[in-house]
Amino acid sequence: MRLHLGTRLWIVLSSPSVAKEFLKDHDIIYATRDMLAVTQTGSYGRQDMVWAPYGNHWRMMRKLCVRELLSNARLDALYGLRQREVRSMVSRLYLKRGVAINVAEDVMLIMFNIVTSMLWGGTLEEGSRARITMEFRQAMNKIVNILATPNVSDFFPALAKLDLQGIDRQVKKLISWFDQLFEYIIQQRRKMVPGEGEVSGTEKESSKDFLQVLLKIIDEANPKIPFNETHLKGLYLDMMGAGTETSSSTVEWAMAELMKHPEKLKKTQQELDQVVGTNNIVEESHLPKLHYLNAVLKEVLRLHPVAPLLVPRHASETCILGGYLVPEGAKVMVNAWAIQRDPEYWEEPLEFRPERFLVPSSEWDYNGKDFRYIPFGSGRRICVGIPMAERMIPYLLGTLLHSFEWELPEGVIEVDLSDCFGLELKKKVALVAIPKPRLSDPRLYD
Ligand code: HEM
Repeated sequence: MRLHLGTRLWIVLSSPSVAKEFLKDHDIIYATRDMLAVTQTGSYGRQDMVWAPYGNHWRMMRKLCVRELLSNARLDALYGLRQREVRSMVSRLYLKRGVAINVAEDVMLIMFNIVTSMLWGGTLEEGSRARITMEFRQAMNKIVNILATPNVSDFFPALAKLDLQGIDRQVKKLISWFDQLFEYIIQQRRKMVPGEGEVSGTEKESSKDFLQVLLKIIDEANPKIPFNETHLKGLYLDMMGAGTETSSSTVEWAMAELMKHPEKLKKTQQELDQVVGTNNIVEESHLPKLHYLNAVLKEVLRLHPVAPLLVPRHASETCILGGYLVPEGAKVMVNAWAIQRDPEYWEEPLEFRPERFLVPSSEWDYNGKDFRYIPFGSGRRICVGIPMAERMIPYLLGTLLHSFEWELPEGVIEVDLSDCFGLELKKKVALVAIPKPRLSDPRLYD
């Protein structure tokens, strides 16, 4: 599909074969993201990773993430932080038992706590941590709302300097707030003595939170890794922006689909009871054995990919895609949402059927090699957070379903699954549900 919006040409690709040409065969031509007017300001002038143009800086950031922050060893070592946050969520929900809660809000809060605890670990004292997390979340919400607002500057780039809607001014104000917060956190971390605030209280290399790892890299000043504090701040904005809303929205969709399909919910809980037991709590070590739960998440990401058009890319040169000429400068998107619902490739595509993913595990994964299923994108700019998402999301969802039964509030007959389609795929109506403890020993909720 080709659209002329303002002075720009937008192209939407909706078939696996053209997606393959775009994301694999001509990957380098499209490896730079298409900028929105606000993302220049909101990314420290593209010194982050998500918005960095394809090139040496992006490669350095990506390598740092893959090797230092999101490696299996680092993520395993930081399990204690995730576990602490998930346990405290269970205790909070236990106190709210029998009361209707907005699932997305609670899940978003816990995702925030999980991600910030990995970003800066025990750098902040308990009191200021809660306050800062709340303020951080409000500021991120404002950014998300701004990103969702159509901006004249994106359709008529020549008008961008005028900032007719004042959007750029609002983003500048928010970024200056984030900047001060990051400065404060960095200062606090630098004041701490070695070992203080670490997960295990030891100085073991792999148990360092991301801030310790990155400050060490800055201080070592290795000319081959020209990483500085501005890059660190950009990366932190990326991780908060790309890692929290995506993950919490997926958990909310999963809860909604399962409540809409009680027989699938029962199956998920039966598996949890078998693998985890009813006198125990979910741990990340259980995840590889929870095949049905993992299939549920794959099916949720098929039907409700949080980035339905992935993240738009920029055509760095003129190229042929699917037999059509795509001129240099076009904005190109892949409609993953449509591909993942296409009856040509999926049997009964609109049905919620996790069973379709219970085929031998090698056939379906999140690595974007099969272009019929690309919820995390594909190619060199595929989501770098997959290892983190694969740990956090099933751990959180599994815990919510194993520790609690969920009921709809009185008067609500069924779960509403309608969505708002945009660069982000959100639930139109927030899921409100009542948690009821399902484990017999109340000490499991402490
Ligand atoms: C359900 C969870 C998630 C989904 C569905 C998701 C989806 C995506 C998608 C579609 C892209 C664009 C890929 C492309 O252009 O081909 C992306 C990029 C990215 N994601 Fe995720 N993501 C998730 C979780 C996370 C998490 C937990 C993190 C945090 C570490 C993260 C960090 C990033 C970053 C930094 C990029 C940019 C990578 C680059 O430009 O090289 N994401 N994600």
